[in-house]
Amino acid sequence: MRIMIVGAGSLGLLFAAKLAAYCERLTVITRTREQAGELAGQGLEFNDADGCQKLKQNESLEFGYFIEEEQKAAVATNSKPYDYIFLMVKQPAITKELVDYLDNHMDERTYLLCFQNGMGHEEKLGEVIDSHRLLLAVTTEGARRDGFTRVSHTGHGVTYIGSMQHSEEIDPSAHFLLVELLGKAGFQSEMSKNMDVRIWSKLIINAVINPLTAIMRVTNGELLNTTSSMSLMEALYQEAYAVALAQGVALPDRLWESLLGVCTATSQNHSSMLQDIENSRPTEIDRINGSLLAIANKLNMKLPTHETVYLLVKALE
Ligand SMILES: NC(=O)C1=CN([C@@H]2O[C@H](COP(=O)(O)OP(=O)(O)OC[C@H]3O[C@@H](n4cnc5c(N)ncnc54)[C@H](OP(=O)(O)O)[C@@H]3O)[C@@H](O)[C@H]2O)C=CC1
Ligand SMILES: CC(C)(CO)C(=O)C(=O)O
Repeated sequence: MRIMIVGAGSLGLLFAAKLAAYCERLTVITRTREQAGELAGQGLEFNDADGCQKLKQNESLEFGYFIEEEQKAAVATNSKPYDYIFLMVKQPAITKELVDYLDNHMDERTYLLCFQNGMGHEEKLGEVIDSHRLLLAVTTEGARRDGFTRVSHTGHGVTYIGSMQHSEEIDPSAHFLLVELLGKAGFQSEMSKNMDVRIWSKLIINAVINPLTAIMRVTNGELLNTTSSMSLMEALYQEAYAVALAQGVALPDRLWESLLGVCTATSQNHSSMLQDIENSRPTEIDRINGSLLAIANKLNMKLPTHETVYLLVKALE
């Protein structure tokens, strides 16, 4: 299979490191020449519970870049199109220029798989990309990038893949090979016909874990250590759950237990929002807690705890 990964951050490098051995061609696209150069020169270092591994650029693994400001891109030319492009950037990075770049690398058999926390990605992408070629993914895998070329797998999770608006049109068998490939690489993955439920479930999990870890500067696991942080988690959870119910979303029965399970499975992880704060980058708070607040506002619902954490993260940004 031929895959392009756009975004060489925590998740992008994790998937690149684990998929490389199983792809006919894997291209990783960074945002800077420097990172692509270091990856090509030094290789990609991957750490997990089994130890450390280094992947060198070779005929099936290559590193390129797309510099939006200069409209400059470099990737080895190759006549065969990609089967999948994995979009692994944060939501604010999905600009018109990036979407055009993605579109230019797709033909009629390429699917774009957008990994997301929060909401609103498919609207931005759908303006250019044909909705039948657009797949969404949510994952509870945990990853942390250290420097340009090193990534650690900080927690195992599940990855769900499907489409938002056209779920009934998605033929899961069409993506059997992708699910099989992800499985071989060590990612538990499933096609889902209920992506709205998956996206809402993940949204709620992120709307609880991410702002609290970013504000308190703790790992996901440390949230479980005190009754005060557990009370905050519960308050955020209850408020978000009420919004989903009011929207008519049939959330899974044991979502609270799943949320606690994510904290345990990724206990050493710095959430993506904490990583953003630590690196002085804009966070995805607008797409996560901000999305919930916007929906609640339309429904005349008040979410005082979400409002507070939203403002605190904005202040930290
Ligand atoms: N980290 C985690 O454990 C998890 C993350 N997620 C979600 O996955 C997505 C990716 O998250 P994560 O990997 O943590 O984010 P990171 O910020 O670590 O990585 C995003 C990467 O995208 C790069 N990028 C930004 N713009 C462009 C562009 N125009 N072209 C190419 N690359 C670009 C950034 O480059 P640069 O570094 O140069 O700024 C960065 O390396 C997010 O939606 C996140 O919410 C979901 C589950 C877990
Ligand atoms: C699953 C979790 C909470 C892992 O840290 C995540 O999605 C994130 O960090 O954004």
